Amino acid sequence: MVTASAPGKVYLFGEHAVVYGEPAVPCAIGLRASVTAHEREGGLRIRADDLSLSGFTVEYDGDSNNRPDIDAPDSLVEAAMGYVDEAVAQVRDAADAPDAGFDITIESEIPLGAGLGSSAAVAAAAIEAGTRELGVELPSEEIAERAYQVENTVQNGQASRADTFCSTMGGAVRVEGEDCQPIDSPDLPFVIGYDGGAGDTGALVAGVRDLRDQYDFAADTVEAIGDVVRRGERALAAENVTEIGKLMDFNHGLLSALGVSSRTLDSMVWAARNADGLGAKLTGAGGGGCIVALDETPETLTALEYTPGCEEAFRAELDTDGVRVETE
Ligand SMILES: Nc1ncnc2c1ncn2[C@@H]1O[C@H](COP(=O)(O)OP(=O)(O)OP(=O)(O)O)[C@@H](O)[C@H]1O
Ligand SMILES: C[C@@](O)(CCO)CC(=O)[O-]
Ligand SMILES: [Mg+2]
Repeated sequence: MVTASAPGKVYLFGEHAVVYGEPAVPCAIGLRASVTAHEREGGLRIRADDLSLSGFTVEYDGDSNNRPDIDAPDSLVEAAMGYVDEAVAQVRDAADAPDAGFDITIESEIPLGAGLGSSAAVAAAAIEAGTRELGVELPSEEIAERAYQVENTVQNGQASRADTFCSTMGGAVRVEGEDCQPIDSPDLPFVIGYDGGAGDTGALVAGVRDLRDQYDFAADTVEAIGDVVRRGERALAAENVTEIGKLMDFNHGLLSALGVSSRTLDSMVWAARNADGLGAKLTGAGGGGCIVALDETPETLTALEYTPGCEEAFRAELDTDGVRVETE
C-alpha cells in the first residue's frame, strides 16, 4: 500500500491564455491531496469522501463500468470520476500492467473545482501512488507528463501542462506550451478568498475558445495576458512585489473580459483592492471558487472575511514540495 500526496496551486499569472501557448506562472501552495493505492485482484474501487457528491465509494471492474449507486446525475458522476479513472489508466500503461486492480482512497484539503488545482494534484498523486505500488519509480518529469495527459483527456483535449507540472514539481513554475521550468520566487504573501462554489474547467476553457474564434479582440485579449505574464516574470525575478500585484490586477481584468469571472469572484477581488492589498485576481479556471490576493498586512484577510459571498478566507504559502511519497 502506498500513499502519495501533491500540492494545489494558485496562478500568479496566465491561466486560460496558457492553453493557447502563452506563458503562465502557477505557484504550488501548502494544501495537498493524498492518494493511497493498494493493489487488488483486478477492477477498481475508489473511495473519495471529499468529493462534493457527498462522498461515495465506487466499485466496478475495468470492462463493465458499473455505475456507482448514488443519487447524482450521470454526467456529474462521470466528470467526478474522470480524473481518477484516467490516472489509473496512466499507471497501468506506465507499469505495463493493463490488468492491475486497485483500491484507491483519496483525501484532500483542496476544495474541488475552485481554481486551486485539485484535479492536477489528484492526478499526480494517483500516478505516483499507483506506479510505486506496482514497484515502478517514475522520474518526476514523466509523472508531470502523464498527469497532463489525464487533464487533457478529461478536458477534451483542452488543457495546458501548467497545473500538473506545478503540482508535480512544487514551488513556482513557468509553463509555455511544452516548455516547463521551475523558477525562483520570493515568498509571496498569498491571501485566498473562497466563495464555496466551483467552475467546470472544461466548459470554461471551451467558452474562452469560442470567444477567441469569434472575435479578434478576444484573441488579442489572450495575447495581452501573455504580455502581462512576461512583465510579471520580470517583476518576479526583481522581487518587485508591488509590480507583481499591479499586474495581477490587470490580469484579472483581462480574464473578466473573457467571461470567466463571476459576481462573487469580482466582489472578493474588489474587497481585496479596497483593503489596499497589493493586487488580486481570480485563480484557475474561474466561474466560481477562489481569488488570490497579495497582502502582508491583515487587512485583506479581514476584508474578505466580511465580504458577502466569501465563505472562507485564509493565508497560503508557496510550497516547494511537489508530489511525494508519504508512506510505503
Ligand atoms: N478529493 C477528491 N476526490 C476525488 N476526486 C477529486 C478530488 N478533488 C478533485 N477531484 C477531481 O477533480 C475534479 C475537479 O477538477 P477541476 O479541474 O474542475 O477543478 P480544480 O482542479 O479544483 O480547479 P482548477 O482546474 O480551476 O484549478 C473533480 O470533479 C474530481 O474529478
Ligand atoms: C484554465 C486553465 O488554464 C487552468 C485551470 O486551472 C486550464 C489549463 O491550463 O488546463
Ligand atoms: Mg483542474
